[in-house]
Amino acid sequence: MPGSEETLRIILDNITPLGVERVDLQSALGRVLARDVVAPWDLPLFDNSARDGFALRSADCTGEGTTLRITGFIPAGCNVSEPVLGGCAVRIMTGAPIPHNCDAVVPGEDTLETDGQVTVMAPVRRRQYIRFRGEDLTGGDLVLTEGTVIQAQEIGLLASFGQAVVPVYRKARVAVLSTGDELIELGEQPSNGRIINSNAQYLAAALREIGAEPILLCIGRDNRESLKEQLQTGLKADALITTAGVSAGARDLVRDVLVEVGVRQMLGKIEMKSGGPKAFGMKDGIPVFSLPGNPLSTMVTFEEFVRPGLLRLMGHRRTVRPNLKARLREDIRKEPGRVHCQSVRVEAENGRYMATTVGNHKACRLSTIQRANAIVILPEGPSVVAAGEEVEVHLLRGDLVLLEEPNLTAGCVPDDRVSEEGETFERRVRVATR
Ligand SMILES: Nc1nc2c(c(=O)[nH]1)N[C@H]1C(S)=C(S)[C@@H](COP(=O)(O)OP(=O)(O)OC[C@H]3O[C@@H](n4cnc5c(N)ncnc54)[C@H](O)[C@@H]3O)O[C@H]1N2
Ligand code: MOO
Repeated sequence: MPGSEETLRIILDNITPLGVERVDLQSALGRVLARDVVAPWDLPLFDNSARDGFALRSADCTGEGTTLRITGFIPAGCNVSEPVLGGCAVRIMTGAPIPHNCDAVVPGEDTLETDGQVTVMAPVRRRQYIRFRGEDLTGGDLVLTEGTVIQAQEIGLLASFGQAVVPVYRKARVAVLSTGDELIELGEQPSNGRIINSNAQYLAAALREIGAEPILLCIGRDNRESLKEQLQTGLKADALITTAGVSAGARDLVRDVLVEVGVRQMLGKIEMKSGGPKAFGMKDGIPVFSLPGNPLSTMVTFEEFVRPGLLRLMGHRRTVRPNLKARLREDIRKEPGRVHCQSVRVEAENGRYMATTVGNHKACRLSTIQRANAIVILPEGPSVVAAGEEVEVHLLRGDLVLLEEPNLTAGCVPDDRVSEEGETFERRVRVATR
């Protein structure tokens, strides 16, 4: 029976990136660069001024207090060809090209100006306040390597080289199949026995968060015909996620129908609570993840197993969430012999990370994970992991840094939800979760 790490390895080993497409620069945000980018020209492309001031020849400034005649003005965007004569200077703006025979710029604040003349009040060094051609990057330099995730900084860099179209790995179109006779769609009225298909909405949002394109299929009902029809539709996408219908119930048919439609299963049962993929298979290069139906288990399983797999499908190299060691603030009870994944709140305290439980972790409870910023991995063996023990946590959200900011407690307001059973986490934590 594979452990959770081995399960993730099997998933990642079976998935290879989708093909490459060329998109306009802004659409490349968040995508993975599919080719190396080489500088087509020098950056900067010409010597230019780093200050608003005067361009001159340093040899003309024999001592402090040298006075030069102002013979011109070079604003940014202007093209200069005239040399500057001996004993002269030209007014120049930041970013403007330097006349070819000047070798220094003096900032305006280091000069005195009277009657068309400028007196230099500070010592002048050769090359001062000039940004030289190619000092940032030289034409032919490797600018970005294949596999880089394109963020705003990369967009700026690519734009400065005129790259209006960028080769990136394809976005994954991911079909989501929720199964169960009890499910109704968002917008319908829940009644006794019928519940809203919230998993599909969660998955659609979680897929968008990682830059994938969700395709929500019709709800699969608990009979072979309905499941077969929806699975076949789902297999036209780049990846398929199913939820529910995979445990021991008389109507848990998903596993059987997956085999019927030709999905080759790559995993056995995984002993993990909550969640863990109930099945993972491949058909013609399309990964198929079968998730448990309980909403919290769906979320934990997506985070721990599906998200890394889909990131790899879209060309990402770093697919796993940041992984930290934290100390438990209180004892956590668990079932011996199974790895447990639970949502927790991690805070930095005196240079250490502390993990606090955020409520009951029953797999059907959605309120718990919403307060968490991490998933704790509790080891297989013991029935209790004691307060103070070091555990592995996987960060879910980027707000850990916010928790370290001073005066975090200043904006605290009481919150009645905190009095729920078993909750010991501190009030101030909630400020950052809003
Ligand atoms: N005899 C056994 N029963 C169960 C076992 C077991 O080992 N033996 N495992 C339990 C655990 S743990 C889980 S998790 C579930 C997994 O079952 P399924 O994945 O087949 O899911 P269902 O039973 O159909 O549903 C579970 C639960 O989740 C609700 N659900 C389902 N789909 C959605 C959805 N799209 N949106 C919101 N909520 C959903 C469903 O109504 C059920 O309450 O099995 C346990 N039982
Ligand atoms: O394994 Mo279930 O997936 O605990 O919630």
